[in-house]
Amino acid sequence: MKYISTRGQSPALSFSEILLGGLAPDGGLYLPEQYPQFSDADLTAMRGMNYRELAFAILSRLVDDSDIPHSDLKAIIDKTYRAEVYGFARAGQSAEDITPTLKLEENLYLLSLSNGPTLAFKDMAMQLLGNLFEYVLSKTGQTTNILGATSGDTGSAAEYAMRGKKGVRVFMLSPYQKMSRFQTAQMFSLQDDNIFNIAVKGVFDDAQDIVKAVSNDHDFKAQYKIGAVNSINWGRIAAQIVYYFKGYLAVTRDNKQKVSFTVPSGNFGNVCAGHIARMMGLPVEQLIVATNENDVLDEFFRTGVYAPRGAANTYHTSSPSMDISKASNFERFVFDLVGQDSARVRELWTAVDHGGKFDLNADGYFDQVADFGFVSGSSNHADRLNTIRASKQKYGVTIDTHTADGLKVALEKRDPQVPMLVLETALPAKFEDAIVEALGVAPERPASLNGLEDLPQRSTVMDASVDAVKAFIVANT
Ligand SMILES: Cc1ncc(COP(=O)(O)O)c(C=O)c1O
Ligand SMILES: N[C@@H](CCOP(=O)(O)O)C(=O)O
Repeated sequence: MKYISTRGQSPALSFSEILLGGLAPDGGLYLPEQYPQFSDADLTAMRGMNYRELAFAILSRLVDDSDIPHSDLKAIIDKTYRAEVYGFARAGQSAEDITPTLKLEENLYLLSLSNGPTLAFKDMAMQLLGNLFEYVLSKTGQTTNILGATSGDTGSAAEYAMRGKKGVRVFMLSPYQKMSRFQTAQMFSLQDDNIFNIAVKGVFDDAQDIVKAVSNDHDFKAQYKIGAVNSINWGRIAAQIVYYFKGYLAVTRDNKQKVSFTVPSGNFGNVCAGHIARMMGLPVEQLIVATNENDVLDEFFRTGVYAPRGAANTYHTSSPSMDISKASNFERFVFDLVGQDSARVRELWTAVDHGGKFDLNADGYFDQVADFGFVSGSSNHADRLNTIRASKQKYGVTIDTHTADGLKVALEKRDPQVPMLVLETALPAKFEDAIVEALGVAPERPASLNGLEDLPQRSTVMDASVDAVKAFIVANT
């Protein structure tokens, strides 16, 4: 399997050749040349599989044996997806399931993706990436300096996956004072020598822009061996495809049944993995994109206009990990929507990269969005508190603020005849203040994380400047 850029001006490369990097040299995002297809017989064979077997069945179709020997790939998957790693399952759920489903009512489920070490869905891909990076680096004797941007969850997941790993340094940019207390403590309390936290005076998109600018400086990228862990990295998306299959198989009995997914969305990485699972043959009815007040994506799916916003119009909300107004992975979906016409993608993103917008109505592409199953909705602070209360009262389940955005939109948009899986993208312990506001009591947290916020913290505060970040990397390598 080779990977091509959405912008069509980079050479096709193998999985391991793109594994450490982020953007393609032409500024685009990598996608497989063709999506592998999973037939009815394949789905039937998957029905008895555990998470590790399922992950191997899918990822071995995305990684050639000649690139990473499948025996090695299998060993890396087996080492990653263990109950001990994803052990924060709710009472009554089995950690062995890795991503257990929780039935709320008839045809309505939570797909629990946040039972890993940092209590968010990012651990699903990041733990695998940590092990894959270590494997590839030790084979080639290389080192890497990972540069990432986080609104709260990617950062901690990456740092927990990479801390202490030989040959890896992590430079993680986060928006200064905009993460929850728990998220901040999770990252800034790490004292490992290979972890550098940089708090950027700005919003998440400023941090993400810096990561992309550094990635587009090819000389700097090569000299300082800059790697990526954000969802611009194909490895992240590949690993996230697996749990859509797992969720589907958990709530259906035969392959004629379809299911829908609701995905709390910001950078469009998670729902993009769902889109690709559907393109690979997973029987998906709706893919519902749920946003918070930062509703650029909802606006697109309602109107056909994609208009990323600047920092002044990006709100700080109580689902802060979704405070994103420029959705990196949206380019991957638009590439498919425009019939994989990379020249068209280049035109569209020339506008976006210069602070502009685009409208897909005129050339008829917006009419085709529904064929891909996409639907959207948004939620605000009052909605999310009400949904957290309703979930507790009706189902006895405390959900986090991002999952609440998802559940709110799922209830509005779903077809009650079709099983709906709402992706649980974080555990409530990460957003204690909002949960206390909604329920009057603090959410449960794993005993091992008691007192997290009291640990000593370290980070470097910096202006949102590409040069300042580059200088920091140079000084610390
Ligand atoms: C808890 C949580 N929910 C939802 C999202 C949105 O996911 P995505 O950026 O893949 O759309 C994020 C951040 O990415 C997150 O951390
Ligand atoms: N919500 C994310 C933002 C980065 O998203 P990514 O999926 O592109 O890494 C976060 O929590 O950091």
